[in-house]
Amino acid sequence: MVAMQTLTPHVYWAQRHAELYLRVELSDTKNLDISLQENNTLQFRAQGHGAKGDNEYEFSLEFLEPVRPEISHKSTQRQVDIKIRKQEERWWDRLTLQEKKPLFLAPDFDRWLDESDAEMELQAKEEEKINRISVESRVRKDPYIGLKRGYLFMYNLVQFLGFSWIFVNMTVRLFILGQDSFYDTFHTTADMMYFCQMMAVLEVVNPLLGLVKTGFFPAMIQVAGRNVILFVIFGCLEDMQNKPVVFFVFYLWSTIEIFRYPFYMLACIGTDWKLLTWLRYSLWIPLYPLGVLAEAVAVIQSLPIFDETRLFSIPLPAVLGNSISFSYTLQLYLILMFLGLFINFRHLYKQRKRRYRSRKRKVQ
Ligand SMILES: CCCCCCCCCCCCC/C=C/C(=O)SCCNC(=O)CCNC(=O)[C@H](O)C(C)(C)COP(=O)(O)OP(=O)(O)OC[C@H]1O[C@@H](n2cnc3c(N)ncnc32)[C@H](O)[C@@H]1OP(=O)(O)O
Repeated sequence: MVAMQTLTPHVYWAQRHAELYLRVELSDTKNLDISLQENNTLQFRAQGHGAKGDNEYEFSLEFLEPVRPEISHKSTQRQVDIKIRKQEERWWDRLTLQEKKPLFLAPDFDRWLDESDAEMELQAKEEEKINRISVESRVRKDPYIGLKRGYLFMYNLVQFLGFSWIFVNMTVRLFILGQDSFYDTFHTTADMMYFCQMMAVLEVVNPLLGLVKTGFFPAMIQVAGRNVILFVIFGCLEDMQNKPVVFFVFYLWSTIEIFRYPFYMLACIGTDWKLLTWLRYSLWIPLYPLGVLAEAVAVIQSLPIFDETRLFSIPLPAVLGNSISFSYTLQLYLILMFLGLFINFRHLYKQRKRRYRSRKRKVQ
């Protein structure tokens, strides 16, 4: 039997503010003995396969500054990884007390960071920890989160089904009847549109109750704006109900909603489909101005009807004349509509920018 000689393995090192990492190039190690001597020196001894074949290998390193006695290590088929905690968290100029670097020791470039990079890594870890804690505490603080998500999911599902029904109904009729379908859109779809728009009042209530992060004001403009058109202009004037403008208004409303509500449904279960998100945050760019234009046409077409029928006109004392036609209120409303368009267009533009900015940051 040949007696084994004692040799020194290749050792690679790197540090962070709080830790030291050593990688010992020895495979298939046996009889591993790693200890910290009283003079702050690491003693390593093991049998294994290193640069000089199967042998006993050993080395010792006296550290530059005190380290903690607990040493953790992990031996894999290829190497032994050792982790040592520094007594004080600070950056060391070198690893060993002796100034001249031992020949077997070299930097571990796989792990190597200079001081500023290590600080940034530390900062990123801190931020991640703070974020995790704040998310966990938010979740822990709200015992009704499941109930809220369930309610929002159901609300969005019902709206999605309602608007899909309207959209599909109108599309099928358009294919079968062509332009003739423009004239009876109201009679075939109004009930469902009434239902969806009445439900949409919850869209104003939800942000008030803190259930969604939507701004109250944009939601109010949206819901109130549509309800004026649906309930006042179309609902109260029979003469408006068979006009083609109803088709365009309903079609534009339902086109955006068949993408917006499924997007919210997925958000409720923490899922995100790229194409759907893109459609939710892009389709409004052409649809919103077109929708408001169609609504403006409806308002303008209704003015002579209100003048003629005197519906909702405000009675005046005999000396001032008969009454003020509701058409004057609607003319004022026309101005408000374009103001509302501007406010919501800006809001949706910001939401789009925020969504794509935060996604980009997550990818980096
Ligand atoms: C007398 C009355 C006077 C009133 C004056 C009114 C003047 C009116 C003029 C304007 C008329 C408008 C008429 C409308 C016409 C049309 O609709 S035309 C068709 C095209 N339309 C659109 O594209 C608009 C669609 N509508 C919307 O987008 C919204 O209603 C909105 C309020 C305008 C904007 O949505 P908002 O919720 O603020 O943005 P999001 O980014 O989607 O959501 C923010 C976060 O909240 C979460 N969330 C919101 N709702 C829900 C929900 N129901 N369920 C689950 N989650 C929800 C959402 O996921 C976002 O979360 P984060 O991603 O985590 O931020």
